[in-house]
Amino acid sequence: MWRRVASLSSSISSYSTSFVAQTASRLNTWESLTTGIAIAQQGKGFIAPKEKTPFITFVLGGPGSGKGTQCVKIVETFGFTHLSAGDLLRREIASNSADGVMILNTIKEGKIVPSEVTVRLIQKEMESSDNDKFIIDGFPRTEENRVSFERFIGVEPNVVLFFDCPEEEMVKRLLNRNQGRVDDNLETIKTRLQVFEALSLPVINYYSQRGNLYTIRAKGTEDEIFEQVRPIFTTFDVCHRAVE
Ligand SMILES: Nc1ncnc2c1ncn2[C@@H]1O[C@H](COP(=O)(O)OP(=O)(O)O)[C@@H](O)[C@H]1O
Ligand SMILES: O=c1ccn([C@@H]2O[C@H](COP(=O)(O)OP(=O)(O)O)[C@@H](O)[C@H]2O)c(=O)[nH]1
Ligand SMILES: [Mg+2]
Repeated sequence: MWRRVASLSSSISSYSTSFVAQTASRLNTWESLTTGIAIAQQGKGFIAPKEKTPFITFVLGGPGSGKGTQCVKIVETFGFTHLSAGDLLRREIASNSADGVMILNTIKEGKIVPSEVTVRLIQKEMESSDNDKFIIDGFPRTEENRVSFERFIGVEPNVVLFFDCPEEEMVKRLLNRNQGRVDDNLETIKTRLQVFEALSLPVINYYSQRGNLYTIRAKGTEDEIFEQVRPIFTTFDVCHRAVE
């Protein structure tokens, strides 16, 4: 298989996402994906293949359900690398990248950025990290996001957390968030809640059926909520490795 992939590389002069996607879906492993990227990038720098399949947690829940807040605690306690999809998209806007204006407009409207953009950003962060434990916050938000991640990255999440919070509590928190976000206003919040219900709940249902969904009652103090989260990770060996 290595030879087959390697022989393809001669016709690849630059990074090719479709090549990587095809390779990943054909071989369907993290190692093969990263090998594919390493080959695809020959002559443009080299990304060493990862040795292990990563441990992945997705963190889902409506806007304001406390995903980001709990991710900070999970990182401190269990040593994950936190990848917030929203933060990665906001970083693209701030860096004036080619997609920046489109991303800004999409976020302002409370809609969902095309999967290829978000998955590319997540993939880049995973590739450049030394860690093999990732907590991916606020993604996948749609079934299309989910399928795209599985195709490109070639792995499925080990754990999916769902922060289940009453709508009125989420709205109250968002209106008090005070981070100067373009989407924390009543009009955009309404759309975000509709998008969550129409597009994100099907993803949550999918993982519920797969059997790796953990639902957290997300109302209460931050510490009370974390006490529901903690035992989920203590059952996984990978989460016992010392956090330096
Ligand atoms: N358990 C909680 N009780 C009250 N406020 C909270 C709680 N958890 C988070 N918050 C606050 O609610 C707002 C939204 O939380 P955040 O973690 O950003 O949610 P999300 O990432 O799901 O949008 C923030 O201002 C945060 O400080
Ligand atoms: O995978 C993602 C994650 C976020 N967003 C956009 O970014 C916004 C903010 O996302 P974030 O996760 O930061 O919001 P939160 O739910 O934490 O309030 C969303 O409403 C979407 O418009 C997106 O399109 N795809
Ligand atoms: Mg957040």
